[in-house]
Amino acid sequence: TYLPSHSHHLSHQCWHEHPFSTVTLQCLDGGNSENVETIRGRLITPGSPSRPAFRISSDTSQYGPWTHQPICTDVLQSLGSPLCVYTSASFSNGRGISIFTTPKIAEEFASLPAIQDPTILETRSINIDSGTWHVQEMSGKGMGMVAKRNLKFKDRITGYTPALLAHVEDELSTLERERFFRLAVNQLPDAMRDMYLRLATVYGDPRVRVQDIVKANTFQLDIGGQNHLAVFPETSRLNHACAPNAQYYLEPTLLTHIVHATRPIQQGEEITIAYTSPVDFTKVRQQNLQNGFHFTCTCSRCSDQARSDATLKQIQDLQERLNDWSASSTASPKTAEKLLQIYRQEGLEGFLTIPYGFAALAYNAVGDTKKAIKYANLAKELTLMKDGMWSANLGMYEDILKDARAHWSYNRRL
Ligand SMILES: C[S@@+](CC[C@H](N)C(=O)[O-])C[C@H]1O[C@@H](n2cnc3c(N)ncnc32)[C@H](O)[C@@H]1O
Repeated sequence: TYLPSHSHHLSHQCWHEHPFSTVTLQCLDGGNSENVETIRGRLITPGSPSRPAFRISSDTSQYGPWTHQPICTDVLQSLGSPLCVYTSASFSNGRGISIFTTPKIAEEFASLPAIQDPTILETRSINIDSGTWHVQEMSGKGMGMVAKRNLKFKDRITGYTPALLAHVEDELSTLERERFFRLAVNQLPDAMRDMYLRLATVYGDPRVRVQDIVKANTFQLDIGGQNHLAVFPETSRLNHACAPNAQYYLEPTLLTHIVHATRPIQQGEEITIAYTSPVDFTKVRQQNLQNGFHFTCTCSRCSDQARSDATLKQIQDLQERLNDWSASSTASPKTAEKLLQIYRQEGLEGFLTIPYGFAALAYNAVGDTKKAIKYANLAKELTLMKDGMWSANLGMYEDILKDARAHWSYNRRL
């Protein structure tokens, strides 16, 4: 069976809430990590025996690629390991990066091409302004990203590394986590730290500001087989739409978030991505956006729920038919063409990977290898913009492209 891949969704995760009323937290807004913090009634000063000191060493040679001494939590039971803050202030020409993860995964990070070879990001034009967008206030949505010039399908809009990466866990209290996240952000170079701290929040509570920013802006990245929350400050200005004109993917070895235009975008038009799967029913999309980001979607697909859901039902039915490989299957290339047409009508050009895949199979199944190859190419091209080169579905498109007649689907529906 041909299953759509759902990797790299924006996270809807919430951190565990703890009551704040009994707690005082002296915020570190000035960015001075030597400040005294009161956490859960326990006074922690630099040099406190219960925790390592918040100290920035002048000798950077002993921390490998990290420019600061790693500061760690106690061993977390669920991980069997502490989590530590690793910062490289010199990463990507002084852009900087902070990672809150286990020492073992930190070693994996340290061995990634993005960290090992400072030229690799430059060669790929990562962390370089493409000159195609700017940020401006959008009515009812806060800030948003707007096209500075006309963009074509496939144009790359952004390619950026994160300011902050954090291993997912639910063992630390919100305030303990905040303490480490804050250290991570405060250790970033000034420009990066300031850009991070200007990002949107969900709750607006200054005591958990750094996590609040994570909540409003996080993507998930799998490193070392573990989920990491990642905040990409530039890309964070992309608002959500259920019929977005751009698509993103995450490239783990380069620690990069890459956005492409999935249809022509006019100068002055807002650039949007989908925070939740646009082929979910309206109620599910609204719930995900509420839970994850605390806003109500008012785009045309959300406003006209009856129409949007009826179309989604049609999409489901067509996909079910196309997935039926039994002798009594009614699926044909026409079924696949209908599916493509509906996706385009709905403004789901950035999600055509699955319909293209179905079209490749449906044409191959009636022996039309030319069309099968055309659609396998389209599916491959879009998958690279949507899921990156690690997508499990690429193999199937490659197989059809290599030898359509040798593929299991060839002449299956004759
Ligand atoms: C990743 S940020 C996007 C940029 C943000 N608007 C800003 O000012 O930085 C996510 C937040 O933007 C807002 N947002 C994004 N898409 C929206 C939409 N379609 N309608 C209303 N608010 C939206 C929500 O407040 C959400 O929590």
